[in-house]
Amino acid sequence: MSKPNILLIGTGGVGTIVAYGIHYVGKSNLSVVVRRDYQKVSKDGWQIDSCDYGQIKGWKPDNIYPTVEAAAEAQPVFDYVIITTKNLPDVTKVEELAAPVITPEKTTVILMQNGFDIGRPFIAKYPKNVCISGVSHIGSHNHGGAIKQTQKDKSLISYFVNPNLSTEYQEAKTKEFISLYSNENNNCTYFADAKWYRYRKLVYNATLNTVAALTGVDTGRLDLSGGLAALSIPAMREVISVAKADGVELPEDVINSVVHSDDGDWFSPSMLVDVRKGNPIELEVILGNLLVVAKELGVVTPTLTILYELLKVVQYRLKEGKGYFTVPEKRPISDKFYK
Ligand SMILES: NC(=O)C1=CN([C@@H]2O[C@H](COP(=O)(O)OP(=O)(O)OC[C@H]3O[C@@H](n4cnc5c(N)ncnc54)[C@H](OP(=O)(O)O)[C@@H]3O)[C@@H](O)[C@H]2O)C=CC1
Ligand SMILES: CC(C)(CO)C(=O)C(=O)O
Repeated sequence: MSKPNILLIGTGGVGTIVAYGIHYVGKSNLSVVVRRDYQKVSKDGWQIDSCDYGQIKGWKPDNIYPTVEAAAEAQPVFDYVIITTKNLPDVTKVEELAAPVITPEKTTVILMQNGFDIGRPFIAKYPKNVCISGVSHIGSHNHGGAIKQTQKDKSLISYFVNPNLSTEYQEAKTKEFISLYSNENNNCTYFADAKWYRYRKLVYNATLNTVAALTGVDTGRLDLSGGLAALSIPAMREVISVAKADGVELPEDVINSVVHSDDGDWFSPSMLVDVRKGNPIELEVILGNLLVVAKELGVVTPTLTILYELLKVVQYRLKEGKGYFTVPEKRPISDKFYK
């Protein structure tokens, strides 16, 4: 039987380690799309310093493409497309980005990204394709083409329920993907309920990432300063309430286990890292989508709402800094009446 064709888009901290794990298993033809580092890695490969795989020098997958369009031109069909970019629908919609390499009714898409309800736009655009959810607990960052992985690659793989496809088919595709990626150095397991697990992850991401990004401190300093108790824990209770109204019961000790997950570490969550780098943050998928569901279900979320509105202003600053838009040199006069 021929090997399946896999394309991975976005070789950052997470994507490069996922790609290397798939290469290590060796059961597929692996291609990747690399943006900024294309010239460098197509010549020299990747330098990887990994707590799972050790020191790897000059690693290359089967094919490296500079764009999604170039991958589509080179290969007619991909069996799997893994997306490991940041999920930033207010900058680039990932379902549009991947469109050239998705064959309807054929390609299975894997969203190995943070965020909530991120399968919804994919299933709307590709109603007959399986969409897999990958929730990663890795700690891995890209420093100018050199990858440093400090926390082990642990991922929970499920499927976003697509009502147009049978449960058996979606489950089989998800397990097939796991068999192409899971190996003795990583910890990649099947988890039946994507929605449950994504709510569970939000208890951390919507409350610690957000407050750390706003205040500029890591989760240890957030605790010592009192910000954890005053802001993040009330926000966690709101996430749990939305989940409950949505039919998802999180464990009683979820707040305690989330808070203690960084014990002993001055840990900077990904949203804080992005703010420090001047990159846009995954605000819409981590908080915006949750607030849409909270509103639909009539759950009040005062802390999360304030965090969201403040972070929208931060996002504005970050996007302007990246040149996504410019403001007029002279501030326009508004005739709006405020009271
Ligand atoms: N890093 C971590 O430890 C963890 C991350 N996550 C989640 O995993 C996901 C990936 O995060 P992470 O690896 O840190 O992100 P990074 O910012 O390190 O990497 C994202 C990569 O995607 C590339 N990319 C973005 N847009 C495109 C495009 N249009 N075409 C090709 N490549 C593109 C970027 O390229 P370029 O270099 O050109 O910008 C970059 O290499 C996120 O959802 C994050 O929240 C979850 C748990 C932990
Ligand atoms: C919870 C954590 C730290 C998992 O790796 C994460 O998702 C993040 O930093 O955004």
